Amino acid sequence: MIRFFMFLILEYFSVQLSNMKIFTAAQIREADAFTIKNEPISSPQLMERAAGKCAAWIGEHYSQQHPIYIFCGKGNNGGDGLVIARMLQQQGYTVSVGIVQNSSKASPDHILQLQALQKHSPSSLYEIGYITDFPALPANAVIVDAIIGTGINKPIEGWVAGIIHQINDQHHKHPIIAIDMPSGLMADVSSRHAPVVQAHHTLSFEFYKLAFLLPENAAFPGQVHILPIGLHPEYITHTPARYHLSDKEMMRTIYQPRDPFAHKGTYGHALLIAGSYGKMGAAILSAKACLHAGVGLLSCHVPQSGYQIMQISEPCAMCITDEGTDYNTHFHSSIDASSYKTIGIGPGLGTQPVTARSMELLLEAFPRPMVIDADALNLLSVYPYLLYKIPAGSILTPHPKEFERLFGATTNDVERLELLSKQAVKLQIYILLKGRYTAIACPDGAVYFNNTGNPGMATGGSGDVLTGILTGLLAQDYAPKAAVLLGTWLHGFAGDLAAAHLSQEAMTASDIISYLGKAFQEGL
Ligand SMILES: NC(=O)C1=CN([C@@H]2O[C@H](COP(=O)(O)OP(=O)(O)OC[C@H]3O[C@@H](n4cnc5c(N)ncnc54)[C@H](OP(=O)(O)O)[C@@H]3O)[C@@H](O)[C@H]2O)[C@@H](O)CC1
Ligand SMILES: Nc1ncnc2c1ncn2[C@@H]1O[C@H](COP(=O)(O)OP(=O)(O)O)[C@@H](O)[C@H]1O
Ligand SMILES: [K+]
Repeated sequence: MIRFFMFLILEYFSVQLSNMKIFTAAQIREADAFTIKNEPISSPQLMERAAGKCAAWIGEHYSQQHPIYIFCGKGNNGGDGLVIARMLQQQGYTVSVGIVQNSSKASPDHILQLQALQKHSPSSLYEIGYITDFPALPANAVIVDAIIGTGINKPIEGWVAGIIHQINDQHHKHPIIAIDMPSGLMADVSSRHAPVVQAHHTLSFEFYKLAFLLPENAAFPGQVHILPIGLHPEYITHTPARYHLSDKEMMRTIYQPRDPFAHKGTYGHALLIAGSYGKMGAAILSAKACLHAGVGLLSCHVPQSGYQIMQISEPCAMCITDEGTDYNTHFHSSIDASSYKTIGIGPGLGTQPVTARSMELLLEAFPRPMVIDADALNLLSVYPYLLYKIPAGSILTPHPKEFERLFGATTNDVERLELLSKQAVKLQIYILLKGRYTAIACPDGAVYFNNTGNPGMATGGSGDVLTGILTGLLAQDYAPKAAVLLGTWLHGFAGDLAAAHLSQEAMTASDIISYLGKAFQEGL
């Protein structure tokens, strides 16, 4: 009984703590101000609370044997650094605090905290006004970067950039812990080519920042630890966000357990159009993934040379052969819109012009959301007018190269996200841009980042598995948004389980399918 109540309490807090919205720097400032006004709490108290979380984290990870070198800017990020310094000194750490003169005026909270530290331990403080002021660090020093946080207003330049480079020169010698943001990183705009601290850990307050999720920023935040600081829940609940991070709690609300009275018709009949000579593996991976995602019935449309391969590899799938020997060229003729709940098309398909023609006829004949991947996407880039024939609510799953072929090049990742979202709205479809944090753009303009998966999945066939899972979920009557969020999450989670048991190196795309069952059991 006690365990049950403990479980309920933990569930309650995990739901409370799970915060999917990714706010902009401006919204974070509003959340800060709203909390100060409505909790109510004073600004210095909120800073004590936030910095206290960081000091506790540092205390848990580094002993008093480590001298702590904190670099503070003149704003509130620097104010946090000053509070952390005071708290760690009180716990017996040797702390050295360099005040980086990055602005002519200090924020009121910075001034307050500087006075408190001057009273407490003036000898630990020194000013940094030029590159040569950077201190020599003892062997086991830990660096804390509190120069600039979400208040950055332009890329860092001049000698302050020199300080950032000096911190980065220590990357292989000392742990670097960034407070809230690695200094120099801008939360919502591209920081490409700007000097940014390359942290090992970022202790960020309350929310993920968009910048942490962009591939172009991979070198900067290190491991991100989100520290809840009690920003007002009313602001968080009622303020709309464009970007979101998907999480387990969200998946649990999406997942539909199977009906005890179900029969195979209940969970839909999917058609998979995939495979060509030499690429039947892609079709088989998709077919297996679709079946393991719970589809009721699966038919695979394959070229003649793929018939035996498919039948022998996957007895649970039915098989339709194309007129083409090595390529699918006439799959539109096997489309009877009433027979299939959904269609998955693309893995290993090939890009023959005759395949494109069949795809055009298919798009004209089939009215419901489908999954479009791989070579089917490449066909869309060669014949872009086909984009306008895609049924509303369909799911496109490009990797970055396929995305560029489809919609053009961009100069940075923020621009690419804008383009992703714009195209999803324009075409009224879901576009899933694959990567470490796969970005899922919805027809209403919202973008969800997926947080599961690992570099073990950077191996041929992983994307084919995703296509199969998404097709399987659509067939089971999950709405497209539910299917795309749940399918992407399950795919990554199964990949994480595979990596945990087999290693990232040894796992293959087939292993993602093998762990899909465990992902349903342990994840949902
Ligand atoms: N959110 C929350 O709830 C809470 C937030 N808290 C903390 O507050 C932080 C935000 O503080 P903030 O708004 O004072 O801004 P911050 O990051 O210190 O930067 C401003 C300073 O940097 C300077 N500066 C800017 N750009 C520059 C450049 N390119 N190159 C050089 N300098 C540049 C700018 O100078 P200026 O340009 O104005 O002369 C100014 O001095 C946040 O990240 C978190 O740590 C917690 O304490 C409590 C709860
Ligand atoms: N480093 C990574 N972290 C998380 N997921 C990854 C990583 N690398 C690859 N993946 C996932 O693996 C899949 C690879 O898809 P794709 O590039 O289409 O592979 P393929 O064409 O070989 O099937 C995507 O879903 C992607 O999100
Ligand atoms: K910082």
